[in-house]
Amino acid sequence: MAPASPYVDLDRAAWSRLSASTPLPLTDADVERLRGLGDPIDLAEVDAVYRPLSRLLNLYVSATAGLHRATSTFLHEEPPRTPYVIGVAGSVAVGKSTTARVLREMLARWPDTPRVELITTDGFLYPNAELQRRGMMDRKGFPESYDRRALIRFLSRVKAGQSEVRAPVYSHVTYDIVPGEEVVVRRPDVLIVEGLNVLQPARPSSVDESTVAVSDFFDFSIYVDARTRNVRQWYVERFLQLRRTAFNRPESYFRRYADLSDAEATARALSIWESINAPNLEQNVLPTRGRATLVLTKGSDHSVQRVRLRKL
Ligand SMILES: Nc1ncnc2c1ncn2[C@@H]1O[C@H](COP(=O)(O)OP(=O)(O)OP(=O)(O)O)[C@@H](O)[C@H]1O
Ligand SMILES: CC(C)(CO)[C@@H](O)C(=O)NCCC(=O)O
Repeated sequence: MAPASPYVDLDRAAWSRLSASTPLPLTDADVERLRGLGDPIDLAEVDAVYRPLSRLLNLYVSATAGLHRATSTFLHEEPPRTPYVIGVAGSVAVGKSTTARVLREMLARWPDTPRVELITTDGFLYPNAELQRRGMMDRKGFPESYDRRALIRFLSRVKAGQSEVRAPVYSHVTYDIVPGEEVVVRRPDVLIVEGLNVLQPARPSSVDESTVAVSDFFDFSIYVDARTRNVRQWYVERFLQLRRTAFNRPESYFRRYADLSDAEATARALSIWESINAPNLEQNVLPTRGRATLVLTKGSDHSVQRVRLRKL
């Protein structure tokens, strides 16, 4: 007999049927506000894909709280007030930030988790000056371009239930850490951590404290997946759109690309994709997919076509 698979693999229709009695708390206007540039997500997609996911996560949050209560009863201690932490991983331009924002909004509508915070690991990228010093300006997004120690410290404080934990902030417009700016996480019910490399295992031979991995702090993790050629196309299309908007801002790092023709901009985007984001996807991001609790697989139109849940 074949060994039982640890995964259940569902197509869109089967997945979507699992949420029959769960209310859909968002409106068209909410979805429009949460949608990332180039992501066509609409209320029907939220209904079919995110409503079941929100229900599943709500069940998991309750079950985890029950487990914590059991441990506390056994130890004769007060149950800890620790956030439920969800990681969202996947390629640059796959739509992780939209997924994370929609989930944040949906989870916050459940009575037991009104306070949901979202952070992205972009804030833990080394500032450009430091990346330049290390000769890593063309490695942005690779595991070594992040201050992993600071990210682990941040997550361990959040998990320890500290009342205020601070993280640095990254700007996609200046393409750098924003000096002096920070986000403050104040003991939420749920923390969503979005980033390319959040499912990376710990480095085996590291001499610092990080034999701990970021994902050790996750109660649940989601990998947003799509064919590489589709993601490349989304990256290029977004680049072309940004050329007309964000790149025109005087403080934009990409200001010099604002006046490129379509053909020049496409060539530039493809070259950044092929030299940085594609190798990072192949070498570092894709290999972590199997570690996720849930994989959302998108088709060429961005809609989720398959869902794989780890059940064992
Ligand atoms: N060069 C840029 N200038 C201004 N805004 C940008 C730039 N690159 C990305 N953005 C904006 O920042 C948001 C997040 O970008 P980021 O690169 O973190 O997303 P991503 O990693 O591509 O993942 P995803 O598309 O999966 O959220 C995007 O939705 C986009 O609108
Ligand atoms: C900041 C990251 C690494 C991740 O969000 C990404 O958006 C990025 O800037 N990658 C480097 C190459 C590029 O500019 O697309």
